[in-house]
Order: sequence, then structure tokens, then C-alpha cells
Amino acid sequence: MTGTVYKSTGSWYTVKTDGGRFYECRIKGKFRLEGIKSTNPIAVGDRVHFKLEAKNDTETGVINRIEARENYIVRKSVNLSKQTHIIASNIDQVFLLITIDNPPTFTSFIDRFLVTAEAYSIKTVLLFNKIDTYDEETLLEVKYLAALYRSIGYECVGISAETGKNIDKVKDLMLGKVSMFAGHSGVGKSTLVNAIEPNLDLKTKAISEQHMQGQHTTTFAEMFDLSFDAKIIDTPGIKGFGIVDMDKEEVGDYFPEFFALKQDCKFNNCLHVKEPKCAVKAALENDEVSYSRYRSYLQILDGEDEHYRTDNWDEQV
Ligand SMILES: Nc1nc2c(ncn2[C@@H]2O[C@H](COP(=O)(O)OP(=O)(O)OP(=O)(O)O)[C@@H](O)[C@H]2O)c(=O)[nH]1
Ligand SMILES: [Zn+2]
Repeated sequence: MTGTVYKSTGSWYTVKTDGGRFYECRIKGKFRLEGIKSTNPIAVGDRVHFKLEAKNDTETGVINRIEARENYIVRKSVNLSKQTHIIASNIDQVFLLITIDNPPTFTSFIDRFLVTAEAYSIKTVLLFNKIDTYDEETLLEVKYLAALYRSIGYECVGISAETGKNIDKVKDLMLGKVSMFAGHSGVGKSTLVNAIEPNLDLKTKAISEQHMQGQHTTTFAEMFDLSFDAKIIDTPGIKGFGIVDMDKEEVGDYFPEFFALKQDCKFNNCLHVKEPKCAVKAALENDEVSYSRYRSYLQILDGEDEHYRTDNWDEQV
């Protein structure tokens, strides 16, 4: 049988078959995968193949194969074993909630998030929340940021989780897909999920509370089917997104507008900092590349904010 992992708690995995039935499954023996050194061989979102086994009165499954992952997000184990914990896989998109104030979301945070999502090969949609609370000046800032990120290729929607403004647009974007929600504490993730699917609220809270009492090294994600054709993956508090280690040379590749210019730089390994005849710097001078994006790039390159290598989505700026 073939199915998708909805939940993983220790050695048991809840798998939903393509026919819509849930089975508790486990793995037999050792299970090595693509050279990923992870503490868990199977993660929420994985597509698995399993055989049914009758045990007492219940039917359980034994997983014997896992399909190649489209993408996956990880969290590093706190101990020094260099092992990673795979939080979830096969994510179609992540919605990054942004508020201009209450709390403020800075472009450095947005850009670091986007770089990580690009490195993970996960599409990001930017949701500017709480637009019901903004004065004209703040709304202009939203417009400015939305125009900037649209010009780079990111979809942007101004929403209010509280009044329901543009929630239908978010739901449209979710159709047929597996989504995640991310953003600082207090940006409105729970409020939004509640606006999208009122009955999910309790479950979401229960999971994060349960987690808070547990250990920080294990992250417990879960997939939910919504009442319309959409799925969400909930990670504790719906904040976590994990870490990606990257080399300096790679960082620019995850700024799509820099990557598009790279071929015009004199040096093919140009870091767009001090090199002569750099197309990115030329574009910056002509205002074709945004200064705030370039500044974020330099910060990441310099490791100025060490948090970009750690799990900064669990922290407030
Ligand atoms: N006015 C207004 N308030 C909102 C909106 N969205 C959320 N809020 C409020 O902002 C506060 C924080 O919202 P939450 O949904 O708890 O934020 P969260 O991102 O889930 O926060 P964490 O659980 O800490 O990660 C609550 O008081 C919400 O009522 C909005 O669109 N407009
Ligand atoms: Zn360059």
C-alpha cells in the first residue's frame, strides 16, 4: 500500500493511504536514506510504501520503502552528534506572515527566511497581516514592500486574519497543496489558521502545549486535511522552519534577482562585494536591485547575525 505520513510519534507513524484510510505503521530493521544523517528516518509528509500485518485484532503496517523527497526541512540536534532531525517533507509552499508593527518584521528577517526557503526549494508566499490596523503611512510601507517582493517573483497578499479580508485569496492559493505557516510570534498565525479552518484551532494549540512540556530536541509536526481541498503541516507553534548550512558562494544564488544577474558578473564565482565589473553592484547603483535586499545579503555573507545558521524562526527579533 502507498500513503502519506501524517504524524510521527517515536516509533509509530500514522499513514493515510491514497484511498483515505489511516494506519499505524512502523519500520522493521534499519532504514538508511540518501546519506542524510538524521535521528528520524521517516518524517511527516513522506510518501511511503507499506505492508499490512494482522496483530491481535488490529491491522498495522510495516513500512518498507520511502519515495524520494521533493524537499524537507530539518532541525539540528542540540547535542553535538551533527545529526539532524527532519521535521517535515514534500511541502508545496510556506506562507510567511509579516506585520509592519505589533510585532515589527524587519526586511533582514524576511530575506533570511526567503534565502532558507530557496535553499530548501520551498515556494514562499508573503502575507502582510493586520492591514485593518494600519494608518496610511504604514499601508504605504506594505505597498512598497509588496511591490519590491513581487518584482523579485514572490507572491504577496495583504490580509487581515481578524476581519477576514483576503482570506479567500489565501484559501485559493492553498487549493490542492500542502502548506505551512511561519512568522514571528504574534503576527497572527493561529488567528489566520482559525479564520481558514475554525475547527482546527484546538488541535493546533494542543500540539504546541504538548510540545512545550517535552524536550526541545524532538520536534513534533503533524499534517491536517482541511475541509476544502488543502492540507497544512503544523509544527509546534507553527513557527519552526529549521536551518540550512550554506557556503558563502551559494548565498547569492538564493537571492533570485542576484542569481539572474550573476552571469553578467566578470567572475563566475563573484560574491558581489569587492569584485570589479559586478553586475549586481551595477544594478544596485542603478536602483534595479534594492538596497535593503543587498544589505540583508551582506549580513548573511558576513555571518553578522549568527542566528541565520540557527533556528531563528523560534525567536523574536
Ligand atoms: N487587528 C488585528 N489583530 C490581529 C490580526 N491577526 C492577529 N491579530 C491579533 O494578534 C495577536 C496575536 O495573534 P496570534 O494568532 O496569536 O499570533 P501567532 O502568530 O499565532 O503567535 P504565536 O502563537 O506566539 O506564534 C492576537 O491578539 C490576535 O487577535 C489581524 O489581522 N488584525
Ligand atoms: Zn557580482
